[in-house]
Amino acid sequence: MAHLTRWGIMATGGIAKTFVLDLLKDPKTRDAADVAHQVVAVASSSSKDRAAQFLTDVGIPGSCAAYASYEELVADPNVDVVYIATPHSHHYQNAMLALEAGKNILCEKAFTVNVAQAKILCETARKKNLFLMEAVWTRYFPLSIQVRELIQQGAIGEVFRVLADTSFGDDPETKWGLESRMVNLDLAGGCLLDLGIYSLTWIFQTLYHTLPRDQRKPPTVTSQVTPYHLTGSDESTTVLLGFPTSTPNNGPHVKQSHGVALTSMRVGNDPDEKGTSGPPIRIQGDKGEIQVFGLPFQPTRYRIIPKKGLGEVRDAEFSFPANGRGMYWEADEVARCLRDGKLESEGMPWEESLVIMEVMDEVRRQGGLKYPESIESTQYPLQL
Ligand SMILES: NC(=O)C1=CN([C@@H]2O[C@H](COP(=O)(O)OP(=O)(O)OC[C@H]3O[C@@H](n4cnc5c(N)ncnc54)[C@H](OP(=O)(O)O)[C@@H]3O)[C@@H](O)[C@H]2O)C=CC1
Ligand SMILES: O=C1OC[C@@H](O)[C@H](O)[C@H]1O
Repeated sequence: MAHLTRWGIMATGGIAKTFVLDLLKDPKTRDAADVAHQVVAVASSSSKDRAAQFLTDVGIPGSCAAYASYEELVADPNVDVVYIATPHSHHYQNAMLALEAGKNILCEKAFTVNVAQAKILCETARKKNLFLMEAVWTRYFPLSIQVRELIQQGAIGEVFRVLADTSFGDDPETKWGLESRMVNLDLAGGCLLDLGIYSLTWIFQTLYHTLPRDQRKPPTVTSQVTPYHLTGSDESTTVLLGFPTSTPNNGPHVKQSHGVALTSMRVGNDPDEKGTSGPPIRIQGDKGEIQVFGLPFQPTRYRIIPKKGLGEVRDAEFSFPANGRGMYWEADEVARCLRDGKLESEGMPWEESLVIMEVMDEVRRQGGLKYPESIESTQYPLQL
């Protein structure tokens, strides 16, 4: 029988809507007959009307509570897991609220504002025996899983370099102005936490996650940050990561893999939106290369190019069952983890979320990018 997971949705913004629409798709359409999802409660911090409007807009079938506060949501005994879909600045406070109320959590990326906050969330979840996962949905795409398996099988040999670019070439002044969560420092806006995390995801899931756990080593970090002149958040950030490859037989021959993570709101990785400028992700090994196409957070195709003489070029194309967005795959993972009594997901383990947050902290330190103390704080609840 399918294991039922009852979801509570915290916030009613853009991604909450997209996520719920995916939750409502029949899991059988994606061969996931072992899980079932139900949305049992939605909360808006703005008003009960807004929560009720969300239910209508999304078309949630059956009975679903509409709450005017996040406190009411986390107190609802019918909720198995809370999906946190608030701006980055609020994840820590919102997740602590849910954990303190005894709720499991799927929390949108970026996990928190800094690693100190993320560590406390993981410690609290462990202490309270609750499930916690950063919602890096791309990791659960069948495409991502296949790419990781290909690397582990040695399809392109040893991987020495990964280039990943998640950039939208918009005019930020016109598109985001001053207040939007994308650029607002008070909401921990900026391209690093919002988009750059996907470039880091590609680097980590290929150069780090593919290794046995005891061989995963944090990278060295070098970076450049360009501030957005209207708010001081980052509009373009480039990160160079150096991963030691620690095979015991290396001897004196020191090897390193390089990850280049690019992100920008002003120059795009696909300016004409037709893929003319090539793949946003290139994973390069000593026996060939894997290229990934489409949006870096929602890829649709990969191409494997063996080194000359080692085989033929092969393409693999992926679809989104039931016309979904692809967020249901991470939701299915949450359901299976809850069913199996796990506190964390193998695809996005706490330790890896923490190392990635550490990298982003270091990039911000090097670039002088600070958020207001009130949102960097680990104090809970925050005394404002
Ligand atoms: N996985 C993905 O593909 C995507 C993930 N995201 C992530 O999801 C999160 C939310 O992004 P998105 O949905 O685009 O943001 P929106 O601005 O569309 O929605 C955020 C919601 O958070 C709630 N909220 C609570 N406090 C505040 C506050 N002080 N200011 C603004 N909103 C507040 C509001 O809901 P209410 O009033 O109902 O409480 C608001 O509607 C971010 O972490 C972002 O990185 C975003 C887009 C895509
Ligand atoms: O996670 C995201 O993916 C899609 C982007 O458009 C959005 O800004 C970001 O939050």
